[in-house]
Amino acid sequence: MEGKAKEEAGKGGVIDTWLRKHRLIYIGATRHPFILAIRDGTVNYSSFKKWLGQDYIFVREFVAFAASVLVKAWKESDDSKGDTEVILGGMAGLHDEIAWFKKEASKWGVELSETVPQKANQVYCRFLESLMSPEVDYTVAITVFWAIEAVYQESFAHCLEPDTNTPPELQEVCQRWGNDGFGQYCHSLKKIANRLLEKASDDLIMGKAGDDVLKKAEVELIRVLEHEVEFWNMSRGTA
Ligand SMILES: Cc1ncc(CNC=O)c(N)n1
Repeated sequence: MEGKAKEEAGKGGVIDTWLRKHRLIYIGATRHPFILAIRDGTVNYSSFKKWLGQDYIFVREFVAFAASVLVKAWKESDDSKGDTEVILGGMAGLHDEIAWFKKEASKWGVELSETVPQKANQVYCRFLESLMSPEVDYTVAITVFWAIEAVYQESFAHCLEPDTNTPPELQEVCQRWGNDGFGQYCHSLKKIANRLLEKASDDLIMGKAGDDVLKKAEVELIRVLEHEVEFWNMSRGTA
């Protein structure tokens, strides 16, 4: 297992190995019927508005999670690689995003103060909260952080590809996560995660701790993908 993780790391990193291994669930999260409906212009606007209100609640929770990852980066790495700047940049983006959600909600007539978190959202938020604990390793937390951002990046970029029928009024929403800058940022997060996962894999070979971290990061990555599928399902009103 350790030898394999290491060997695969040479071919694009631990994350890509895991994405190949868990391909079906990854496709499930990034090519969900909700996203495909935006992409082909058949999206139901009541679903979209439901998603908007629910995602605002999620993003507020995600800010707290991002802050916890920032603290771990500051504590656990020497930061000569500049991890904290990448995370701080992500947090600055979240600041804009919250303002954007408020603007978008008023545009669509969604009353954010009256929006109550639905079951799938609550469950996802509790999951994030469990990962904010100081006990959770930085490697695990940054892997989760990357996965959450990457699902939105992949999903919404898919709606902006040529020859799609994404409605003009949803283009801006898709741009929010589908733009190149956000793609670059996700790539930076992925590089950090791969570096730390490879280090955990090396530690394992050297007989130091590392196995738990690798296993936990993989398990939590799959959980993120499952929560994302449930979140989309909830938005479509099928959960
Ligand atoms: C449910 C969910 N997953 C990922 C994101 C993207 N990260 C921050 O915006 C999001 N907004 N909502």
